Amino acid sequence: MNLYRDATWVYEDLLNASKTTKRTSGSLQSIVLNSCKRYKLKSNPKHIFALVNSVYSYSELLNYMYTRSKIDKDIPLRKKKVDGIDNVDTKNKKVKIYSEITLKLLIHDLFLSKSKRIQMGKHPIKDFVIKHKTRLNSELVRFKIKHKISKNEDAKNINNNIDAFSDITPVRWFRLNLVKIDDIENCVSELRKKYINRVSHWEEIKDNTDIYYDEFIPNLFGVLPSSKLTSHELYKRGKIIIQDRASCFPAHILNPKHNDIIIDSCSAPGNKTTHIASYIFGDTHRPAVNEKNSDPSYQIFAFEKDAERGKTLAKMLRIAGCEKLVKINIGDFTKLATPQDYTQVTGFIVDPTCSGSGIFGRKIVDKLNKDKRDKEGEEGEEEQEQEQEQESIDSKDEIERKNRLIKLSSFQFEIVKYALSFPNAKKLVYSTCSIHPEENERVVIDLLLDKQVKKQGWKLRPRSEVIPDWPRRGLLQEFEQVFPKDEEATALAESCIRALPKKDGGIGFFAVCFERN
Ligand SMILES: C[S@@+](CC[C@H](N)C(=O)[O-])C[C@H]1O[C@@H](n2cnc3c(N)ncnc32)[C@H](O)[C@@H]1O
Repeated sequence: MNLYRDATWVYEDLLNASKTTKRTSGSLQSIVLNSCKRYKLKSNPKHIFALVNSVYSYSELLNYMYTRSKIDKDIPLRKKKVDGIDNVDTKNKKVKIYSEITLKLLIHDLFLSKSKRIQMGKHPIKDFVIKHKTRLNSELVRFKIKHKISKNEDAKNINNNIDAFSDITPVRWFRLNLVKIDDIENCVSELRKKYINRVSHWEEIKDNTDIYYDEFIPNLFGVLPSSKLTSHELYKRGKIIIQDRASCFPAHILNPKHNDIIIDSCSAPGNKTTHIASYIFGDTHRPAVNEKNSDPSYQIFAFEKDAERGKTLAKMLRIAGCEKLVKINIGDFTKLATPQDYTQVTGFIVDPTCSGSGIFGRKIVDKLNKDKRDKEGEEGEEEQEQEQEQESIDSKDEIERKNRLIKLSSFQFEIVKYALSFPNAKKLVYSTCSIHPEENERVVIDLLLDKQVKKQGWKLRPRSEVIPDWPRRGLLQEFEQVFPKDEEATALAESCIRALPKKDGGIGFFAVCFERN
């Protein structure tokens, strides 16, 4: 029963999110995780996610079965409690003992799950659903006739067209955490016990025993997302870290050495921070002073504005064995870190908040937001009809999207410009998981044209130094519009790196490196 009870809370959260006018952010997975944390749920979040996702994608069919079978009329009633006490005063204050959502979860499992079983022992709610099995089944058959479909799975794509499982990464990428590993060979042979079959391209990963050694990032591997990597001992001991390939580009491009001092300005949850640590402290370079924890002279300073996300950062650092190697600062980087206090800093990773348009698991959330906008659009349309001013919802969407991008890109410009003002910084990698040029090439162009940035001597590090073999580079047309010389525009576009979601094996991404002598 626990799984169904917990999934009910999470599903309610999802529906509530669709009712507010506020924009919902994050992926379905993050909404599920947040709900699990908020309600301190005991069930495995992965199981909850799978159930909620599937129920959501069958919602049209489940609504039909639930309503048409009229089973809600048979749900037993109980007196409503007032302040936790049974309300015995009036006959009318009665409530149904089972919630509609919980019943739909059970109906889903009985008819639409692989096992066709309700996952619980003896329980009155299970008996209730089974008692109505014939009636529910008739409605299932009717629905299929109505929609001219033969298989239950075909009902998934009716109306909402969303299946978050088709919205996941094609490859599970993970890297060796050199902070915790001294013997790389040994670690790889451990992995090979599970992943026995080495393939030569990530697109050839088809089986749970296949493994791909990445050709662009050292010590990065790809396996099938369903291969249960998280139950591997190396993962449990923080020796391997799951991180999308493109998200590994920034630390690799920065390539900090043993004596570098780095600021990660926007660091939670800490993937890039621990990757930086892998470069600085891997290779058995472990500063003795940090191990003793006495007045450590840090080489990595991580800033994070959001206190909650700061807790996740601290946890990730602990798991990766980096807690004594990284100084965490909670607060706004542009306020907390002054250039005169960090004169020793040689390099930066700036990976600020972005639209996230390159990441997966957002289809349901995007659909929720679209539904909200459509609803607002419909309400607004009535008024507009009266005024005879018909503005299309599409252009409204577009305006909202543009306004959001304008805000994000001006924040991104400001935070990078601020980091570029640190007196001894020589390299800075700017990255986003966005596919929009507004947050990528255009931010870079504005920085290159900025008087102060120019005066400080910043240029783009050329392609030959920035993962040269990676084929997908920046959008040339963006640079051509501003830099009339063909060669210059081409060189600038080539300095940038882009990754397309899914097509390039993971999330959509952008990275570029500023440098000066
Ligand atoms: C894209 S995420 C960073 C992901 C991280 N680099 C990683 O690889 O795990 C952006 C983070 O920047 C934080 N942030 C936004 N503005 C900030 C600021 N002014 N100072 C510090 N952190 C900021 C956000 O709260 C968010 O956690």
